[in-house]
Amino acid sequence: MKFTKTDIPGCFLIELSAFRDERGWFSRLFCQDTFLKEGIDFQVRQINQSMNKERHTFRGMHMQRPPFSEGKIVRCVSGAVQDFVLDLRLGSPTLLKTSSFHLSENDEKLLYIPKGIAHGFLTLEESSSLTYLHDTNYVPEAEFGVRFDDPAIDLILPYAIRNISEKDVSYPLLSDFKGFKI
Ligand SMILES: Cc1cn([C@H]2C[C@H](O)[C@@H](COP(=O)(O)OP(=O)(O)O[C@H]3O[C@H](C)C(=O)[C@H](O)[C@H]3O)O2)c(=O)[nH]c1=O
Repeated sequence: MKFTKTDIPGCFLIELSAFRDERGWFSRLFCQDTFLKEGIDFQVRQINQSMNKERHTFRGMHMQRPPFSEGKIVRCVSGAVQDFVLDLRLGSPTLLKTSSFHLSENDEKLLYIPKGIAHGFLTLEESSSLTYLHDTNYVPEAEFGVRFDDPAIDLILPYAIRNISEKDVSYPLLSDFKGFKI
């Protein structure tokens, strides 16, 4: 596994090392010790999957408020997505900044998203699925969301959204948001 810093401190792209032969490939998707060696103590509490039928479906931007903030490891297991992270950490030099990554089933990459960072994605192909490892259990009361088009953030979509939940278009705007203490 090769960890590469991103422009959001604490968020890493991780390249997997696949074992290839004439049958195909085999790859380790997660290793607690390897993450620990990179200074990331990630203990899996929940694993989720998101399947999206159509291209240009948007989910996000989601996180859980403290004290239920969650770290996530995201892998695109089918299709392709433009993945987005949004820094909502109090005092972060990149507070309210977004970063974007192309993830696909063929690029053998993981994205590590630390606590205090909201996550979302726009599908680029039909039948695009993401698997998420979470280090915190789901707590409905702690859900927090940011609208993709909130003027307080700099999220730029490569394509217009064709499919989004009512919940994801209804979050209140972030006006005068100072960040969550993580
Ligand atoms: C996350 C979660 C959700 N749920 C329930 C809550 C809703 O009734 C239903 C769908 O949840 P939600 O609308 O939040 O699903 P997405 O819109 O795909 O949100 C997810 O995708 C974005 C991009 C993320 O990064 C979040 O981890 C995750 O919330 O599953 C559960 O029962 N357990 C869970 O762990």
